[in-house]
Amino acid sequence: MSEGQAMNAIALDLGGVWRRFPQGAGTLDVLRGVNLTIARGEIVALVGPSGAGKSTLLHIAGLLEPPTEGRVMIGGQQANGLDDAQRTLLRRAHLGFVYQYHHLLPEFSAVENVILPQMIAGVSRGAARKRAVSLLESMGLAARIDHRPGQLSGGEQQRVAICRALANKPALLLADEPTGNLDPNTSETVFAELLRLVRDEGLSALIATHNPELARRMDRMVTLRDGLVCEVSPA
Ligand SMILES: Nc1ncnc2c1ncn2[C@@H]1O[C@H](COP(=O)(O)OP(=O)(O)OP(=O)(O)O)[C@@H](O)[C@H]1O
Repeated sequence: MSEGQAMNAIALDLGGVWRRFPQGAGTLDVLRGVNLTIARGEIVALVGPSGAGKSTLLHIAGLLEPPTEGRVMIGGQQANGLDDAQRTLLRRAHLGFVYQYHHLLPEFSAVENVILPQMIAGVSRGAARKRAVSLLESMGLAARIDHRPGQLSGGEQQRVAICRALANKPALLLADEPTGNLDPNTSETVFAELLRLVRDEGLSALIATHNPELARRMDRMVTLRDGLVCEVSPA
């Protein structure tokens, strides 16, 4: 295996990541030297008490904000020091996001919401539609592809958001409480479908959750406490 291929076997590499916010007259160190590596194909749960820094870590891994200090590598590529345009390209090429709230475009249908990011990435409309329909069908939404988000249930909306996040086959899916907005039964079902799809597609994921049952279904559980990864246990 060449060095390039070996590096690409790593979806995410965070080294000595600090995140410091101003607080009153002083500062708040939310992350204090986090080290975390996620291999391609690995699904990792990010857990920890409220305020531990899970969302902050996901923002840094997602190149949405820079660390105060430390290394961020995505798919073997260095993210530190890139300008906005380069960061956007790296994000589009390698990352997918699912949030607690779906953030779908309300005036577009389900299938159009999944087609759009592919067309932005340069995929032809025909190929993008084919993949979008296939993803939506695999999430049980065959009869809903032409519905707008407002005509879908909360669970269906979140399924569409998951299909959209995976449309460009990101090396790494970042998800912040992806089913936290749903009732417990729907959350359970949608979460199982999310994991199945990520595994079927051979992708990696870092998923923040407060639900220990859901966390245990992943390959590895990373606990954040006091700004550090304090536990990496087999799930
Ligand atoms: N932009 C900011 N400015 C100042 N403080 C911030 C900022 N963003 C986050 N924080 C602080 O960082 C800490 C960690 O927040 P974060 O949202 O990352 O925690 P979390 O583990 O995701 O919490 P939860 O489980 O409740 O979502 C909190 O104390 C929060 O107030």
